[in-house]
Amino acid sequence: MPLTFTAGPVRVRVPATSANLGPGFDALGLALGLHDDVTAEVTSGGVRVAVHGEGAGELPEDDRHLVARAMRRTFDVLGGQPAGLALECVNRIPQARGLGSSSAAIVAGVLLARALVTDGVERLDDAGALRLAAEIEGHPDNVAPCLLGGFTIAWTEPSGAGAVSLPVAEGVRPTVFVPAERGLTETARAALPATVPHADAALNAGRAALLVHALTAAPALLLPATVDRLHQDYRAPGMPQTAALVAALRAAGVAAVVSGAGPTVLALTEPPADFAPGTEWQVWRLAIEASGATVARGRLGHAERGPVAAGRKS
Ligand SMILES: Nc1ncnc2c1ncn2[C@@H]1O[C@H](COP(=O)(O)OP(=O)(O)OP(=O)(O)O)[C@@H](O)[C@H]1O
Ligand SMILES: N[C@@H](CCO)C(=O)O
Repeated sequence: MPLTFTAGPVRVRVPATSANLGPGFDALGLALGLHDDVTAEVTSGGVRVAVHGEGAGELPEDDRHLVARAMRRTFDVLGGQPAGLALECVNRIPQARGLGSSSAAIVAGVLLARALVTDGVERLDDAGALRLAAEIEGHPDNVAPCLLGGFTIAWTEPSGAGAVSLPVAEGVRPTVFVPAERGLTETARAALPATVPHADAALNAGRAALLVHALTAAPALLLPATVDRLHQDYRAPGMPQTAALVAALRAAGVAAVVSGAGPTVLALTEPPADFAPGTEWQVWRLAIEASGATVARGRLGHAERGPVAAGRKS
């Protein structure tokens, strides 16, 4: 069946995410109350992208833009390309900081393309959208919470990625410490060794299992549950200030980890009121985004464009 495209714009709201959460490398993730909004419309030719907020003036404004590339890939899977596309991005998620900005852009692209095709959901169901987004990103741990919301466990089979979302216990209180400098996931992955000691793998398996219990039912166990030996120490020389802040928070009893591939730090429990991280960090208390990405028809309203709509608490 040839594709037909819906008339008028569609929009998607995608959350920031924090992957790994300490021991859950490439598997565990959490959706956070800080969002990008992207609107897309089919046009008669070309690709135009308007970027507001994070990445404005830096990101490409044509078919090299990550959302546009994810859309083109998704249209191929759906069975055909529209003549042209116009995109408008209202970005609030800091980019290349370990808060899942690339996954948010990819998930936005997959969901927008699907929403622009009249019978898109019949051609690509939610499980297929997760598999496609994870394939484009290369690993599923940010894509899963971005799509599903909450705390997610993701895995990869030969047939592609799968994920489940679990409700988070009261008492889990995310705070992110965002530095000015950036760090690309690609660079942080290159710092990892090809093999790790068996004892370290065993430790991580136990702590990752404990973390599932701690996040869903027993926040008092978050400090021991967030110990990691698979990635954070190997990456520390490339982000010494991040490693120092994680160590200082943990010494103060706070369940702190490197967020994703860094350099942002995520605390899952509240730092003491007198904890002073230093002026180089932007400190935001964020809600947990329970619902994941949402799609709607029409353009973004004026009131939904501001930073307040992002859900940032402080
Ligand atoms: N909203 C966006 N629109 C277009 N491109 C983006 C967007 N967000 C990120 N990117 C692209 O992805 C790159 C960052 O991806 P990267 O995976 O390194 O970091 P991250 O996703 O922010 O962090 P992490 O994967 O550790 O959580 C940016 O440099 C940019 O090229
Ligand atoms: N699991 C990934 C998350 C960042 O994309 C990593 O740490 O490399």
